[in-house]
Parts: sequence; structure tokens; C-alpha cells
Amino acid sequence: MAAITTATPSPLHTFKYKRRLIFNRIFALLYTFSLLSLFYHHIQNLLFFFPKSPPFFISISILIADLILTFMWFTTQSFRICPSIRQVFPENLQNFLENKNFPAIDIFICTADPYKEPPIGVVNTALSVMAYDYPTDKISVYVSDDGGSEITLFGLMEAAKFARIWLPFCRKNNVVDRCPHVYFRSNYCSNGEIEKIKVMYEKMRMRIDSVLEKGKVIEEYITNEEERQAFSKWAQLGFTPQQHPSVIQVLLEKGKDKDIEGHSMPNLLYVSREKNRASSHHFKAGALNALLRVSAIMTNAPIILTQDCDMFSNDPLTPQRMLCLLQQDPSILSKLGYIQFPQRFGGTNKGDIYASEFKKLYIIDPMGMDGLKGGGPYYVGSGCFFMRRVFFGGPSNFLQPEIAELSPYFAVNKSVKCEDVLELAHQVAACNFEEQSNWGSKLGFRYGSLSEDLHTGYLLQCDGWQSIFCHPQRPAFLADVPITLNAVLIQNTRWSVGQLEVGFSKHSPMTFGIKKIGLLMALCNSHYSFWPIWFIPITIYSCIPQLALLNNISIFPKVGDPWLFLYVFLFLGAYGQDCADFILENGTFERWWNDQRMWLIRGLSSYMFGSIEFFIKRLGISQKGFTVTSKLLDDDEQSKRYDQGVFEFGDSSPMFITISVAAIVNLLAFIFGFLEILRSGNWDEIFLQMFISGFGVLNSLPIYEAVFFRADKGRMPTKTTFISSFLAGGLYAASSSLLKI
Ligand SMILES: O=c1ccn([C@@H]2O[C@H](COP(=O)(O)OP(=O)(O)O[C@H]3O[C@H](CO)[C@@H](O)[C@H](O)[C@H]3O)[C@@H](O)[C@H]2O)c(=O)[nH]1
Ligand SMILES: [Mn+2]
Repeated sequence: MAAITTATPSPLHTFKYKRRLIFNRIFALLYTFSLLSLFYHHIQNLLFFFPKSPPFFISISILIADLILTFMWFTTQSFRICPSIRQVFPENLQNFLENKNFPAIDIFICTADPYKEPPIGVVNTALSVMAYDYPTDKISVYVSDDGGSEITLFGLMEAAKFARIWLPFCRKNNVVDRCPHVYFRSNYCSNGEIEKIKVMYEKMRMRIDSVLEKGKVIEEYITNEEERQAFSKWAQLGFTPQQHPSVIQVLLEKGKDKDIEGHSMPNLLYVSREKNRASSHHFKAGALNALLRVSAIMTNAPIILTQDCDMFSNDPLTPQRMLCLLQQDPSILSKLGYIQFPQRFGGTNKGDIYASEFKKLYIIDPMGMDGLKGGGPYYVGSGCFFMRRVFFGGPSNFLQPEIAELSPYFAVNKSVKCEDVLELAHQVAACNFEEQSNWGSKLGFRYGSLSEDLHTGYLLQCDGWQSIFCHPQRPAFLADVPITLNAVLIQNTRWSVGQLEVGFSKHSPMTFGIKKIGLLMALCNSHYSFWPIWFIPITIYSCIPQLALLNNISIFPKVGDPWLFLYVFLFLGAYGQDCADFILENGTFERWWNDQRMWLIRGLSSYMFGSIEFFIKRLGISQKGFTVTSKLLDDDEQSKRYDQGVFEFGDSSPMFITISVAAIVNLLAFIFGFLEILRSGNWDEIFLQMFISGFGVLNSLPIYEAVFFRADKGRMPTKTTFISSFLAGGLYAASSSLLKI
């Protein structure tokens, strides 16, 4: 590939640092001095026992909280030191690269459970990527079905048929929404042809949904012998999602299968790797590694796009945007491991009440990492174009896989339907293929963490690979979000376990990482590997100052004391900068407010429960796996409440208890403090505690509403309210007896 710099007259891409970089650095310096003063103040308090010093256990908990907040703040600075922005110009691509020279791409779509991830969603994702503005004979779509379900296979067979009409239609009309579900819900200009295609789509959807409802493929939907044979595998004795042989089905073959206009179709393959109860399957990472091998045997494209089944393509030009970024100086290209597009979400309500957008995680922080020299964003599991070579050792340290056919340098020249190709593909999808091998440790996606994305991206960087973040204005990929608080918290608990598994692994970014990828990149990765420990300061600050207040103990500097300014500056500084970062990235104040609220809520639930789960797992007591997030949106009442921005507490969850306890304690403290001020007129000593409790109360408004004022099904379960009140009372009793000692 030609070396092209960004200085050419019609560039393919540009890169620049954001202007706020200077402000960020000055502010970081100022904040560092303030933090040092804070710890000076802490030490004074602890060592010199001023007559008015708070009780020891309070001082020590606040010190611990502040130390952890400082650690997290410190890691955050690595994202803020070089924030950058890239632009790509696919309209200039033709000047540099002809269509016929575009590299082939293998697209991996993962699904794991037809009942949590409806097959019609998988079908839409597959169709949206098959319809990319890219030479069809260079695209191969592999769907990995960890649910081992004939329903998913049936869905894809239907997709293969519908694609013959859908692909030429999109091409001819230059359709932008190439996900049919999205297109038919949009304001398209209707005409006879479109209506006909819409009817076909609807009929397909109904067939797939009816198969899902019945739980199996019925005779009348099977149209030929090949299909019958494929489904006969499910009739084999003992075929279950957890125990079955590998199933690989070629649904479309490029060059052979044509659309209704006679153009070649892309390859479309269904792959369900072998499963048995005796071997561990490593969840999504295992599925991706099986696909890596199967695709190596069948097409071996140099570029791989990984996709979750609920993340459909929202921009047909995405692969061309990726190609723009591939036209780099050879010295950069030789180390370029992957190009990550952000995960973005279409289904959030106006205020994004559950902060599902994760603007920092998916957009702001990757932009910060993209600016770091020799670094680049982490991998987020979906919407990422990898160079196949990265899965086989570092840039200057090629690791040969066990058979030559798996090597990224092996040229495939046989048809995907060729018998020996299919036979070998089945072999490499078998459970025992990975036994005693480097798969998951040195080859492929890495095992050992439920957040295989963070883990793999980080370890690839440790191997010497760099990455690029591409954040076009039109989202490249879009997904729906979970619409109940419980689903959100369960998802975040799983992430927390996975993140700590990276943080406390032998390859921890704080030890191994610092040596391999440098301080700044290691800090970025540490931030997310130790993410769940936010729970410690959040829990301390949402209980201790309040319990002290309830016991008439003042723990912070009083109004008039210069130390108070320090606290005010630290609070406003951190919150203000977070808010500014959020709003400058096309956020609104309302969304930011909800984002910080969810951070507190997650701190008291997912992060706390995830951390506990991680330690239990470490002790070997439990072996909880990957709970797939439900993508069902068909509870109308829940959807309606979500659209109105109302919290959903309907299903009872132990995580609601901790959140409610904190809400109750804050409310009691605030009311008590208020009455105390009325009674004694003395407010300057408890000002900061009143402020913190008031802030807690403000953040807990949806919880009080769910406890006291709602009658709908999404209200707080009475049992949860009861237990939480009891625990809040217990906490108060414990604190007052402790403080009397
Ligand atoms: O045993 C499994 C479990 C999951 N999956 C797939 O993994 C993907 C992600 O699962 P999901 O339940 O949607 O989890 P999320 O929390 O929404 O996913 C985020 O977090 C995951 C790591 O925890 C990343 O893999 C994802 O890319 C990222 O979007 C889905 O396509 C699943 O089908 C498998 O293929 N096999
Ligand atoms: Mn998901």
C-alpha cells in the first residue's frame, strides 16, 4: 500500500489534538496540588487528634475513600492529556485504491441464545453488513451460534433468500439504512416495489417468529433437501445447546449464488462450534476463536470485523472508512492491530435514564487513548476491524498456529463448499482442538476474563500492537439498550467481575502493563480494570457523613474554615470537568445528570456485587459464567415506562436493597440535619454533611418515587422496601453504638 500522509491535497484522513488539551493539563496540575493539600489535612487530623477531630473510624474510612478517588482521578488524567479527533474522507478513496484491490473482510457475528437474542435481530444485523458498500465477493459473514439453535439457522436461511432481493435494492436506490427493520420503520418514499419488498420482509419476520414460538422448525417451512439435511442434525440423539457436534452450514457462496440481478452474493455461513459439558467453552472469546479458525480454513480474509448480534450496521460506508485509515505510513501500518468504532445506541430515551450510552467508556476515553503515542483505544467487543495477523503474536514475533491452514499467510483457493474444506472446518471447531494449545493465551482472543474485550485489546497492546479510534458523525453501528434497571445492573455486574479479572491477573496493567505499554497507556487500562473499586468511596460517602450527621457529629471543616474551600474546589472541579467533557461531546445537561446518578447507583450495586462476586470466584467458591443480556423489548408496559423516563424496579433484586438503604439513610440524615438547624440555628458545622446528604437525596428522587408514590408494576417491590428500611435502621443503630464507645 502506498504511503500517504495527511498533508496530501485530498486526504483520506486527518488527525488533530483537541484544544482542551492545554486546559486539561493546567487543571490537572492545580488539582494535584489540591489533592496533596487534602492528604496533608487528613494526616493532620489522624495524627494530631485535634479536640474536634472526628472519631478515628470515620477519619480512616474517609481517608480510604479519598485515596481510592484519587487513584481513579489519577488514572483518568491519562485520557485527558492528549484527547484527539480523527476524520476520514471515504469520498477520496477511489483516488488511492480501486475497488478490485480492496482487501477481503471476514465478518463475525456472535449470538448465544435465541430467546434472549431474537433471531430476527440476528438476521437484521447479518443483512445490514452483507449490504455494505463494498465488493460483495470480498465479504464473508460468519454467524456464531453459541445457542446451538435450529431456529437461528432457520432465520439465517430466510435471510439468505431475502438478501437476494434486499442487496440489489439497497445498491440501486442508494439506501442508507441497510438494516431492513430500521429502513421499514423510517420515512422512506414509498412505491410499489418497496411495498412488495416490505411485505416479503414482514412475511419472513412472521415465519421466523412463529418458528421461535413453536421452538422448532416445522415441516412446511423446509423448502429443499439441503435444508432438511441441515435440520436433521438437531434430530440426533441428545442434541442440546450444551452438548452437540459442530454444525457448519454454508448458506450463500460467493461467485456461485447470485442476487436477482445476477450479481454475486457475499458468503454467508452458520457456525455452531462443538459443545460438551466436560470442556470449558470460554464464552464469547471461545466462540470468536472457533470462528477465527473456521474462517481461516474457509476464506482467511486479512481483515476481521467482530460484531454482537444486536449491533447492526448503520452506515454502508463503514468498511471504506476503515480502509481510509489503513492507508498509512508502512512504519505505522506494520504495528496497526485494530480499528475500533464506538458502540452507540439508538433506543435510549430522551434523558438516557440508565446512562446506557456510556459516553465516557465508548467515546470520550477512547478519543483520549487515540492521542497517546504508540497507544490507541481498547477493544470494546463489537464494531472493531482487526488485522488477522494480530491473533498470532506480536508485530515482530509471529507465532505459528498448529496447522499451516490456520496461518494468516495461508492462501485459500478452494470453494467454501469443498468437502475437505468443510471437514477441516468442522475439526477446528471441535472442543478438543484447543486442548494443550496456545489458543486463548497467546493466540486469538484471550481467556480468563468475562470482559474478554478489555482483556484481549489490552494484551494485544502488550504484544506491541497499536490501535486507532474512528468516530464518524453518523454512527457506524447502533444497538438497542436494556430497558430495565435490573438488566442494566446485571450486565454491569458481569463487566465488573471481568474487569477485576484483568486488574488482578498476572498481567495486571499496574505491574506487567506499565513495563509493556508505558505509564499512560497502563493507567488507561488500569482505570477500566479497577473500575468496580469505585464502589468503596461511593459507599463510604453515601453512608458515613450521613450517619455521623444523624449522631450529631461534625466531620468536615465548618463554614469559614479555609479548608472548606478545598473540599468545594475538589468537588466542583471533578464534577465540573466531567460535565464539561460530557456536554462538549454532544451531550445534554440532563443526560449528564443521569449519567452521574447511574454512576452512584452502579457504585452501590453492580460494582459492589461484582467485586464481591469476583472475590468469591477467586476463592473458588462459585463459578458463575456469562449471563447474556436480554434484548427482548416486547413488554409494552415496560417500554412505555422507559420511554417516559420512569425507572423500572419491577423484578426484585438484591441490588435494589443497597441502593434503597443509601436512599433512606440520606433522606433521614437530611431531614434530621434540617430539624437540627431549625432547633439550634447552628448550620456552619454541618454544612458539608448537609450538602452531601442533600445531593444524595436529589439523586435518589426516582427511588423515593418508586417506594412511596407509584402504583404501577415497575414500583419498588414492597419486600425490598421493607428489608431496606430494616437495614437502614440497623445501620443507624450500629453507628450510634459504635460512636458512643
Ligand atoms: O457464551 C457466550 C456469551 C455471549 N456471547 C455473545 O457475546 C455478545 C455480548 O453479549 P451481551 O449479553 O450482549 O453482553 P453485553 O454486556 O451487552 O456486551 C458487552 O460486553 C461484552 C463483554 O462482557 C462484550 O463482549 C460485548 O461486545 C459488549 O457489547 C453477544 O453477541 C452474545 O451473543 C457468545 O457468543 N457466547
Ligand atoms: Mn450487548
